[in-house]
Order: sequence, then C-alpha cells, then structure tokens
Amino acid sequence: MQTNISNRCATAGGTGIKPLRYAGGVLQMLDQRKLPTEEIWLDYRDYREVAEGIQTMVVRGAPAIGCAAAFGAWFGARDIEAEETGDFLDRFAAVCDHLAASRPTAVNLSWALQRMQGFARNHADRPVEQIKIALEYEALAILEEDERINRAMGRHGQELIPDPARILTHCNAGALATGGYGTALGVIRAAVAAGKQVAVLADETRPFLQGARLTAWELQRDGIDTTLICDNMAGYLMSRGLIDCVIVGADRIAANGDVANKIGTYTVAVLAREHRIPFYVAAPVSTIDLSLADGSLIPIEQRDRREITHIGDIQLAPDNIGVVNPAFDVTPARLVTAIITEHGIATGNYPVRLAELVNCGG
Ligand SMILES: CSC[C@H]1O[C@H](OP(=O)(O)O)[C@H](O)[C@@H]1O
Repeated sequence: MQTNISNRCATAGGTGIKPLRYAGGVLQMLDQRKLPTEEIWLDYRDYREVAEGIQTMVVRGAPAIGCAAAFGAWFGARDIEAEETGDFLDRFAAVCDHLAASRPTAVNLSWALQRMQGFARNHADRPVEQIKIALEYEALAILEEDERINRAMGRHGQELIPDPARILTHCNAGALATGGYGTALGVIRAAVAAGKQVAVLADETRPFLQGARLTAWELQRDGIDTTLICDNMAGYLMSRGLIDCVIVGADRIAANGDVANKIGTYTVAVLAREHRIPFYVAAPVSTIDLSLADGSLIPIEQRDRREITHIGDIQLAPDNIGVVNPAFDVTPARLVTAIITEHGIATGNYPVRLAELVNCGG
C-alpha cells in the first residue's frame, strides 16, 4: 500500500469532500484518522487491506464503508482465478464475508456486499472474466449513486429546518461518512443552499472525536458557521434555549424506527425530548433493515479500550482500568421526530412508513 500525501483534498465547491477516489484500478481513501491536521490519501488494491482500512477507521461512516467495501469486493473478485462460474461465486462469497466482518453495526456494509454478490449471481450465465469487469462498474455505480441519494435526502430534509436554525449534530454524518455531500450534514448543506441562516453546534463525540476532528473540519471548509462543543454541554445549551433542532445520521434503522447511531446519540435524543426539541435522523433507505423488528436486535460494535484510555499517544486513564467501549447505541423510535430519506420523510407510524420508503425505491 502506497501513501500519497496531498496538500489538499478534492473539494467539490462547498458540497463537501469526497473521501473515496477510484481510478485505474486503485481506490484512494482519505485517512480520516489523521484529520484535521493532515490530509493523507492511502492507495488500496487488495480486499484484505480495504477490510483493514474499514476496521481501523481510515474510512468510516455507514455509507462510506459500504462504498469502500464494494471496491474491496471488486478487488477480491479480480484476483480470483476460477474457470467455472460456480467456483468463482463461492470464492467471491468468501471475499465478501471477510469484508462484512470488518464492522458489524452499519447495515450499509452488508447491503453493498449483498448487492455486489447479487449482481454477480444475476450474471452467472456469462464467462467469469465478464462478470469481473461488470463488478468494477457496479462498485463505481454504488459510489456515484451515493452522492445523488444524499442530495435528494438534503432536498427533503431541509424543509424541516427552521430559518434561522441553531442545529446540534453528533458524530460525523457528513461528506466524509459517505460518497459525498453527507446525510445529516447534507440536510444542513441543503438548508444553507436554500438561503436559510444556519449555525451548527457540533458535539465533539468522544471517544473517536468524529465531531471535533471531522464535522468541524468539513463544515469549516464549506464556510458553514460551526461551533464545537463538548458532549456534556448539549443539555446545558438546550436548557438555555440555544438549540432549535438536532440532526444525526444512522448506522442501522430497525423496522419499527429504532435507530442505531454513534454512542451518545441516545443521550442527545433523551435531552431533546426533555426540552421539546425536534430530533431528526437522516439516512438512505439502504440503512433501514426491515429484517430486524426492533433495535434490540441490532449488533453493537465493541471497540478497543485504547480509544478511551488514550488520545493518540497521550494516556488519559490509569493502566489496567476497566473500560467499556460500545461504538453505538440505540435510540427508540418514540424519541425520533422524523426519519429523512432520499425517497421522503417518515414522521411516525414507522413500521408502515419505513417499509413504504424502502419499497418505493425498489
Ligand atoms: C452517514 S452515517 C455516519 C455514521 O457513522 C458514524 O459511525 P463511525 O464513525 O463509527 O463509522 C456515526 O454513527 C455516524 O452517524
């Protein structure tokens, strides 16, 4: 794997950065672990390396890891030496299983891999080498579709944003978490583009600090008014009437509208309900998992203790202290004011409305 140090990222004019670039058989991923102080792009050509990049959070964010996994699957398919289609499909399934194991919560990862496998099966009547070529284009299609989906989500969601609006965000559900433009931050971008006066209050989002390191960085680059706050300040600001609404992303949404998102989201939702502040979730329909009846069935990733005991090489806690590090929590549907998708908005009756939104795109 080579390192390509760039002194600036490809920024599409105020519509956020694109954290993934593909050309000539190479996937470049912006190393989000190094932001905001270094913009370093890493080159990927191998599915195992892509899986590691997802697990170590070089790339992170539900749609973005789905897009990265699609290219990982293409790399794995390309390297399979098989004459017989059945053998190819079996070995391609093993490649996708390896990629799927990199992070368990974001359903977009498995959605993208199932789409790649379904595409291969649907072309099983063709020679293996033709299937491989087609898989490269399918990975490109998944990436290119993602930004279009986010822009549609933004158009729907910005209708909910007041003018002026002081908006609290949690974690990063921006262009960096997607193929471009962002989900929650895409709604914010669309509100700004619609001429609304928007001020963002970005939760730093311990322990991985996606808010401080990523949301603050990408919105500042877009010239969007952004103030960084500690996670424990949200309640105070709400109690002082300084937040008009909350908007977050999602990693998996159960059929009843329960939402898995970055750890701390549930806390923000409870505070928002206490202060009668709208709590919005923005996610593509590929994040909605109708196979799960409710949020208790969503797998919650447990991450390394060092994310809590250290910031970089700086130790914050005693050696051998007990640590829990769930990367996500589940916000019950009753605390969710609306779920914004590219096909429209659900504002209640989630079991019915979410199924409609998922199927209307089908
Ligand atoms: C647009 S989905 C972004 C979603 O992913 C984040 O988690 P992570 O940074 O661990 O991948 C967080 O839950 C965001 O809401």
